[in-house]
Amino acid sequence: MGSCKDQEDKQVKCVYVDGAIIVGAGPSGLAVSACLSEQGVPSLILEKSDCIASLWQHKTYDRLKLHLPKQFCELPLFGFPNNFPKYPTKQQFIDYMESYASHFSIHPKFKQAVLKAVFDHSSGSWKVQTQDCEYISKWLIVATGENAEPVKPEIFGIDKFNGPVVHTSEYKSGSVFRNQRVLVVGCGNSGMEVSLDLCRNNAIPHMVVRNTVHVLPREMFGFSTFGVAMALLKWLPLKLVDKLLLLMANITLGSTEQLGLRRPKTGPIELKNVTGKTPVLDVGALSQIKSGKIKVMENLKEITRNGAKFTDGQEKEIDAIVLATGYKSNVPSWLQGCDFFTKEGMPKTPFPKSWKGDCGLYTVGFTKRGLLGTAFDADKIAKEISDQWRSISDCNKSCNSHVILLKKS
Ligand SMILES: Cc1cc2nc3c(=O)[nH]c(=O)nc-3n(C[C@H](O)[C@H](O)[C@H](O)COP(=O)(O)OP(=O)(O)OC[C@H]3O[C@@H](n4cnc5c(N)ncnc54)[C@H](O)[C@@H]3O)c2cc1C
Ligand SMILES: NC(=O)C1=CN([C@@H]2O[C@H](COP(=O)(O)OP(=O)(O)OC[C@H]3O[C@@H](n4cnc5c(N)ncnc54)[C@H](OP(=O)(O)O)[C@@H]3O)[C@@H](O)[C@H]2O)C=CC1
Ligand SMILES: O=C(O)C(=O)Cc1c[nH]c2ccccc12
Repeated sequence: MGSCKDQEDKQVKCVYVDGAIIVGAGPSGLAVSACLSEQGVPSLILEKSDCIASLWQHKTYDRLKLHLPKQFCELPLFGFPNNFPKYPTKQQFIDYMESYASHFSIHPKFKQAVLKAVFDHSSGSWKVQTQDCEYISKWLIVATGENAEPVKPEIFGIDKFNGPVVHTSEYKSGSVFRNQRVLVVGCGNSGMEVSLDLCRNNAIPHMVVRNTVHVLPREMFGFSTFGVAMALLKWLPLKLVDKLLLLMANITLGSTEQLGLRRPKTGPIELKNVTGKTPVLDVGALSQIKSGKIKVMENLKEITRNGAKFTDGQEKEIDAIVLATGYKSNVPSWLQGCDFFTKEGMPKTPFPKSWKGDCGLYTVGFTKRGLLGTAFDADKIAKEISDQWRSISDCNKSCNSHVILLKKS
């Protein structure tokens, strides 16, 4: 059991959690908490923000919709309402998360940023430090996500730029960029969708494409591309499925090469499985590229006071920059003394074995497979912890509360 005698003076209080500690109240944290609860195992979620699904509530743009059909974005045990459309909006997804949390009576502790977590071998428990409390438990479930921090690459000259520079996690709507020339750095789903949103608000996006990229239609002949891929994968080998997807993409979208969007040699699903790089599922950006409203630019050479220089020698005046350069995990900044994660904060063993570490450490939502991966992890973790839970002493289970205050301030 956890003990508080070695606490530092600044420590305010110390709490023993009889059950699992989950770090992060995004879809992954909620899903694993629900699955544990279904198995009769209590848990406590520590969330640094002030709400559930903070990525969705605070760090996404207004026009965002799920780009996979809802049946592929459902959390375990409690699905989307029937009246939701095939591709729910961001607000509908948030509403679903809220009702999911209330259905399972999940009450995260908000404004608890986990600053440090370490396994204490002498007590056989995890010590999890937030800004004002230490939490102790046998099980630590990491649910802080693959998108915990924005990636903001160093771009030569960007500090001299006169206009605003925002990351897509801060971008809400193109309405503030009306009639402005906006440099969008990056051409993943965020870069494409922000460029489209800028177009729809009469801004002039210039999108930097430094590498190859797979663009697929969101739907093929009325069926979601993702659904088609999943169905074909049940019968056909991956490489053949990729060939068929690319064939159908060429029929529906035409060749993307002439538009400056070269395709990788590896097929879209194989690339997603191997590297995690998500294919762009087109929701309209491609036709704006074809019509010249979104301008595709080569890689950046440098940013100047009021413009950008590109590797092909072009120069453009620009008014604002949107960094659509992706996200990264933050696990290495707080999880200590454990070699389960790479220095990039991803599990060293990939899906489907990424959910389980040593000494009661688990991870949910680090599969590079979106919410489907989350559902898989949550189910596995809950089954395993509940087996352990059932085999430990009845003393634990007879307590009225699963959160026990060991030391006050
Ligand atoms: C714009 C966008 C659209 C997406 N659309 C889809 C989609 O349509 N379908 C799909 O399957 N996937 C999609 N994804 C992938 C996305 O990662 C998942 O949808 C989902 O949000 C992942 O859930 P998560 O709980 O693992 O991570 P997150 O949603 O990022 O939640 C992690 C939580 O942990 C908290 N946290 C982080 N660090 C700490 C700490 N140190 N202490 C305490 N709390 C902490 C965060 O505040 C956050 O609330 C999208 C991602 C983005 C960025
Ligand atoms: N509607 C939806 O459901 C949406 C889903 N998402 C999801 O969110 C996740 C994150 O997507 P996203 O934010 O697009 O991030 P990604 O990591 O997918 O894409 C980042 C992009 O930025 C480029 N980039 C990075 N650094 C630089 C640089 N220094 N110079 C030029 N280009 C650079 C990358 O190029 P390179 O490939 O060369 O590294 C890549 O094109 C994905 O899983 C995505 O599917 C995002 C938006 C909408
Ligand atoms: O939207 C995302 O980021 C996802 O990761 C969802 C997803 C999982 N597997 C995929 C394969 C192709 C396109 C999107 C996804």
